[in-house]
Amino acid sequence: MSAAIVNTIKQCGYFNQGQCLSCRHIQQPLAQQVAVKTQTLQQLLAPFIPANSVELFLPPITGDDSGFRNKAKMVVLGAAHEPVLGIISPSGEAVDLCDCLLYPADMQALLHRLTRFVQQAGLPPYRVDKAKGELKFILLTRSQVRGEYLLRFVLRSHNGIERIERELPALLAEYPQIKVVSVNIQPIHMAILEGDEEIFLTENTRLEERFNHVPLFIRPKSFFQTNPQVAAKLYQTAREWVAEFSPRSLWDLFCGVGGFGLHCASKDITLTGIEIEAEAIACAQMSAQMMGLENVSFMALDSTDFAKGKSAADKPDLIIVNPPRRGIGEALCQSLSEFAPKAILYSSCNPKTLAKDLEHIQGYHLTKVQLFDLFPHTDHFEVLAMLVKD
Ligand SMILES: C[S@@+](CC[C@H](N)C(=O)[O-])C[C@H]1O[C@@H](n2cnc3c(N)ncnc32)[C@H](O)[C@@H]1O
Ligand code: SF4
Repeated sequence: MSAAIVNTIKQCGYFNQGQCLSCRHIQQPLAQQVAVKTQTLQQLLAPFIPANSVELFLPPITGDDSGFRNKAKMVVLGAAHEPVLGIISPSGEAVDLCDCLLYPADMQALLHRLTRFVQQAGLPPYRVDKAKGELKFILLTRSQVRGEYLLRFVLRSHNGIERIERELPALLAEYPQIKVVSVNIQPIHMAILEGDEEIFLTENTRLEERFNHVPLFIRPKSFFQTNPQVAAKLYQTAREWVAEFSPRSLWDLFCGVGGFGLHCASKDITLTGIEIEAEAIACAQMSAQMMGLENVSFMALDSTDFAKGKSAADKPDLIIVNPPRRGIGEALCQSLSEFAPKAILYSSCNPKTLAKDLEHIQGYHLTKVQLFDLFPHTDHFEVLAMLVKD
């Protein structure tokens, strides 16, 4: 890696030198990036917006342009005596990204310490070209509430575990804020990030986070928002929009660890959360327990299957959906249209699939749309859209 890298957020040296191109728009001011995103969103949703109703688009919500990211996915490169945590550049060189300014300063410092950890442990980085070595990735997640960490080592086999265990006490003594450490075994010679087997090296298995006083938990394999500052505003907005309908019953589909549902829940609301990943459901259940919520049921199921198994008599007052990039799909759109709740709150990370789904949700109209800039410097963003029964 070149020594003289100018690393300010508007001048990311890695980007300028073509070493990391992840932030395509980093050279544009954030306000300009958001203006372009807003235009894209308005164009995609134009078919669903009645004439003269642009006021339906509320002002976009933005956050910091650096230090906002809580998760680092580092490829481990180089050699055991000289490891590099980062990425392979487009030209094929190993690039150390410990100083990437998307991470808070304390996280950057810990990434440097982890580079030394790998060296001291003598863990050979996995070489994709030779199918040799042990350590594939280091995954680090930070909680904003207390600046604590979940640290994961992705290994090819069990061989490296002993070396990690040998060095771990010194690391944990120096960094008591590392609360959860695990090893994931990914034996397949492919660029997939993680395997099925997770071995915890600490007693703690989940990291506590807190958004707007709502306790949430981060587990190795459960989805968690990567921009806590803007995600907290997203959940808070959802809470306010939902409250306007005073629902007595609520479904949170694709609920993950429960962020939306738990923000909107109260002792008087019956909440049902549905999510495919069992570990995320266990986290949501723990949060509900901590909040003293009793009328809550979180289940590990496919959202479309869950909805298909329900009759119109079971319909809740309001349904929240927050699907992956592919959207909710035609079958679920049809079920939602048939249930006909008072309102549907759709949080989407892909406005193209949102627009497609809106074509298939019958009997509803948009009343509010807001853009949340969860992914600065990229083309991506989150949209919160409120649909009300005609
Ligand atoms: C964009 S994330 C949203 C998670 C959560 N709502 C939040 O705020 O963090 C989408 C979630 O949908 C889950 N998921 C994917 N396919 C699913 C399916 N068919 N049924 C239910 N959940 C699914 C994923 O595991 C992931 O947790
Ligand atoms: S991810 Fe980090 S290093 Fe890469 S372009 Fe963005 S700011 Fe620069």
